[in-house]
Amino acid sequence: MEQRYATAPDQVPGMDTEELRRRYLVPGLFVDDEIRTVYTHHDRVVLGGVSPVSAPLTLPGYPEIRSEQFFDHREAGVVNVGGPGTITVDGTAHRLAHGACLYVGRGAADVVLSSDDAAGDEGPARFYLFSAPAHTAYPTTLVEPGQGTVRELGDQLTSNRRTLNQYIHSSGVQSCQVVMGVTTLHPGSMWNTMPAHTHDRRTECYLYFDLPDEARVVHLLGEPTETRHMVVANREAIISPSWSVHSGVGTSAYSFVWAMAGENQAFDDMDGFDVATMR
Ligand SMILES: O=C(O)C(=O)C[C@H](O)C(=O)CO
Ligand SMILES: [Zn+2]
Repeated sequence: MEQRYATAPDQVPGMDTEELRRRYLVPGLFVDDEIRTVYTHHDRVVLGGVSPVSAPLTLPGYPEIRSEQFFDHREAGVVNVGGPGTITVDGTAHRLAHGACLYVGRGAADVVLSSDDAAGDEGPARFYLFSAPAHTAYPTTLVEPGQGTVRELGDQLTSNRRTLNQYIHSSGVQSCQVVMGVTTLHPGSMWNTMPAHTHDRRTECYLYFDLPDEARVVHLLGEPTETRHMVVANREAIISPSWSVHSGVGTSAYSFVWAMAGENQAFDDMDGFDVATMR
């Protein structure tokens, strides 16, 4: 498990491109037949990529989280950003189509992830995991793609028309900390999360997906008055500390998994600001 220590906003202006990427970009999460994990000390979130191709993969415990099983004191939201797959939690199989989300509650002991047809047209499953510490056990629950609470945001005229699906949230699938969903840009719209915001109560991570191989998202980060950017490819994740803007513009339409953990689960508890004040 890779460790990423927490950073303060006043470190950002002194970072060059390489350091920004090393601290906040998470590339290479999806490698055939591997489980890759990154621990950020921002709100103690673990990001993971699970890519079962030739055989199912079992999520192990890790010394970095000092537990025998991964879910001994944690919960997670998992979104499948690949071909159809199945997550079997303590003997119960949950089938995840592309874009579906499974909440796995604290106490799950045996978690096995597999592709339904790795050689098929849709390819192997690619499971993206966002985990946070949990104080109690909520039921493991599946949400089908496009379900949950749906919000239509933005406008074609400002290139930010998008559909936001809230899957794990205070009025949907229950959790201790994790708030998670998927946002999909409409064709011709390129801007996500603009007007932008921060939320000093929660760390948020984005995983961009369904972005063509040759396309990129220019993702903004840093404090609103001192932003930087990173150029991000398909299936790369970004860690946004509570003080950081998280917004981006693509060279093509795309989707992204957004997920948060921290002080509260209030999705609309955002610190907004006028675009004109950004630097
Ligand atoms: O398109 C959007 O806007 C989003 O998806 C915003 C994220 O959900 C977010 O940043 C929530 O805090
Ligand atoms: Zn946000």
